[in-house]
Amino acid sequence: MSRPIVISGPSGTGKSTLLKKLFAEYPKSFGFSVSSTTRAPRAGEVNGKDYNFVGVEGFKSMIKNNEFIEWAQFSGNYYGTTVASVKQVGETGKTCILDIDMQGVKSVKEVPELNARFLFVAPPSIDDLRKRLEGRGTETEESISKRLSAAEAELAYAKTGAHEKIIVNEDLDRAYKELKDFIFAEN
Ligand SMILES: Nc1ncnc2c1ncn2[C@@H]1O[C@H](COP(=O)(O)OP(=O)(O)OP(=O)(O)O)[C@@H](O)[C@H]1O
Repeated sequence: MSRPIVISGPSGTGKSTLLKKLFAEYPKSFGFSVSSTTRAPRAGEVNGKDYNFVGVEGFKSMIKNNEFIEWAQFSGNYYGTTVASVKQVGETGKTCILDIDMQGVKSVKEVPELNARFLFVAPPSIDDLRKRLEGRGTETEESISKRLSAAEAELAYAKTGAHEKIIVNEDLDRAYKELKDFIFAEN
């Protein structure tokens, strides 16, 4: 089973952009884990594919059994990622990619059996990050401020050496090449 790759970095740093390129170039090699949730399935959502849909009691007993890498409650529903769901991606012959924040990185580190590899994507500067978030056109001024202060914490955490590789996403093609070099390196 290939080792899961954890990709983190401030919001707006270009993680989705890089992963989109990777999935487009290698459509069969990578996968995301399926999250578990107590919310009701929406029309067209498939159990085991979009989410693992579970009842509240079931979810609570999974928490007790330590099945989650991390879980949270949003607007009355539980959401989480199980250790099993990450392993399942590996069992299909794909490499699991986890696109998560600093808290998630810390949680994955608490599950040594996953044997994950950690990659951090940094912006060239906080100023560039602000410009990207503004340019993406998806954020209000308030949410940009929130993301920039979270970015400071993410960057400080990266400085502690928590990641095996830090890529500065300045020139996109160059950053993408560095991403592939890391992902496909023998490990
Ligand atoms: N190397 C780059 N140079 C300039 N702009 C970039 C670069 N990489 C990505 N961008 C742009 O920056 C914006 C943010 O990128 P993206 O949405 O991929 O960030 P993200 O890290 O996935 O953010 P989030 O964590 O909020 O999902 C997008 O508009 C994207 O087109």
